Amino acid sequence: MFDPGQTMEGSMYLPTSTRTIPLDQHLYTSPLPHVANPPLSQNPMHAFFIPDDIRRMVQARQTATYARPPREISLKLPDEVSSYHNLIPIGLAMPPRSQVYGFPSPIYKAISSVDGNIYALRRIAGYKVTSEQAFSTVERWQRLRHPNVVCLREAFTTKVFDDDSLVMVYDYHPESNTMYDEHLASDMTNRFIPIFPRRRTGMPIPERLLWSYMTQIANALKAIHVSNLAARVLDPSKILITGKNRIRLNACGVVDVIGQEQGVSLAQQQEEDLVMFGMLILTLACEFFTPGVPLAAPLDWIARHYTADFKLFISALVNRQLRHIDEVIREIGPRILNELDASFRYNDQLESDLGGEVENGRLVRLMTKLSFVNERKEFERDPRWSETGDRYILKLFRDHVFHSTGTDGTPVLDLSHVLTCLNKLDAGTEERVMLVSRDEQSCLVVSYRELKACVEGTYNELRLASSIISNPTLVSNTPLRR
Ligand SMILES: Nc1ncnc2c1ncn2[C@@H]1O[C@H](COP(=O)(O)OP(=O)(O)OP(=O)(O)O)[C@@H](O)[C@H]1O
Repeated sequence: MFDPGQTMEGSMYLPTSTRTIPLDQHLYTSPLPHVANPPLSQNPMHAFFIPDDIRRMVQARQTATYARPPREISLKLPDEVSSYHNLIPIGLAMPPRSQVYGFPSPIYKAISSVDGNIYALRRIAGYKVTSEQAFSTVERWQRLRHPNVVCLREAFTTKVFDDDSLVMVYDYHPESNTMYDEHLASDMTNRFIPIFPRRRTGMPIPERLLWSYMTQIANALKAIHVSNLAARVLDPSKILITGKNRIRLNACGVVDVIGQEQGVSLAQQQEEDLVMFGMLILTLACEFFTPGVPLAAPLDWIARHYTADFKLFISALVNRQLRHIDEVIREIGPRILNELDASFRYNDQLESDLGGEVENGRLVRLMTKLSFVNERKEFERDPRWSETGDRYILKLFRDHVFHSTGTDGTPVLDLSHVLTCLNKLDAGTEERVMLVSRDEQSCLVVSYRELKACVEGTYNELRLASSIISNPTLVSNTPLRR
């Protein structure tokens, strides 16, 4: 217990002994209790490898990042736009006029020659910027880094598309979807042909999800307003869903460049943001709402399908009763804690999955060391180096782990056998293993501790030689990092 009478020196922590007990690493560490025993209401998931859904998500993002159209399709795009090359359209190469900007606004994935990263280039095709003043807010947008805002990197004009184009460069979020496509578009809907109304098929969006969106949008608006900016567009097509229930305001700053309004103060624009916020949620919550129609009927519909709190909040927004983002955040209040809970839980889960991958990473390092040694053609002018001494033992061990066969000669592909052997090797246990040569003429019984010493010794031999060749003055005695 903390004793206020004690001085700093008296309470300073000093280790009583420098001796540490080595980890028994031939076993996978079991998940920590707060993750391993969640209440039944939460989905318990821990597995040997990273969970399938996370792996699928990561792989889909990687695939989207490197995806290219087939070679035979000619994109007719410039080779280079400013410092960006390898442009690939996301969606239509030349979409119709955007309902938000009034100009076609294709998006391209492109690689930056400056840092080699991939960015999303939003082109406002056919728009001529007439004054430098139009870019006055760009710097402030560039400085805004927020988890619920797609970051603007730069903006410039160009004629390389054979027209006047404005290009705004944003962080690229692979496999993202717009809120419109996720919730409002249906197979029957074609938003570019106005005779089809915007309709969502299926069930109303659950209130819990809408509160989550509202919390994230309010969070983004707070950061935007504090930076002396205004979102100015809160359209479902300009909100990206970049992960599970994770949203980001997209295309920020475009309207500041192309839609400069005279005589509208920043405070008025920020107030307008709050009304647009209410309209956006109304659009998501009420199937038949379209901006411009009287609000009584949609609000009445919401009162029948959602809680009273929810209806009151939306109606306060659209009726301008909440005039400052801080008032909005105060109104959302406890719902923010729900969001925080969910976020912490997800974080715990990811950390637990990461723990499993750390274990797997340990084995990859071990297999890498083994592979450096096994079957090496020649070392120190000895063509039989990898076939003799400690290396021969490691060769037999490799065969024991990876090349064992059943009694009828069929290959044994048993992952748990591989993982068990490698983990025991990594831990250097006293357990003994019998290694038999392929021709069955020699047989060795060695402990994993001895095998581990063989791996470390031979690997260090190679490492030392490689560091001397690359830097003859360096003779490293640094111990192997695990
Ligand atoms: N920063 C980004 N990273 C990755 N993909 C993006 C990014 N911004 C937009 N996209 C993708 O580009 C596509 C088109 O986005 P856009 O904002 O033009 O929507 P839209 O529905 O075509 O709207 P509009 O009618 O204004 O053209 C969407 O599928 C969206 O997911």
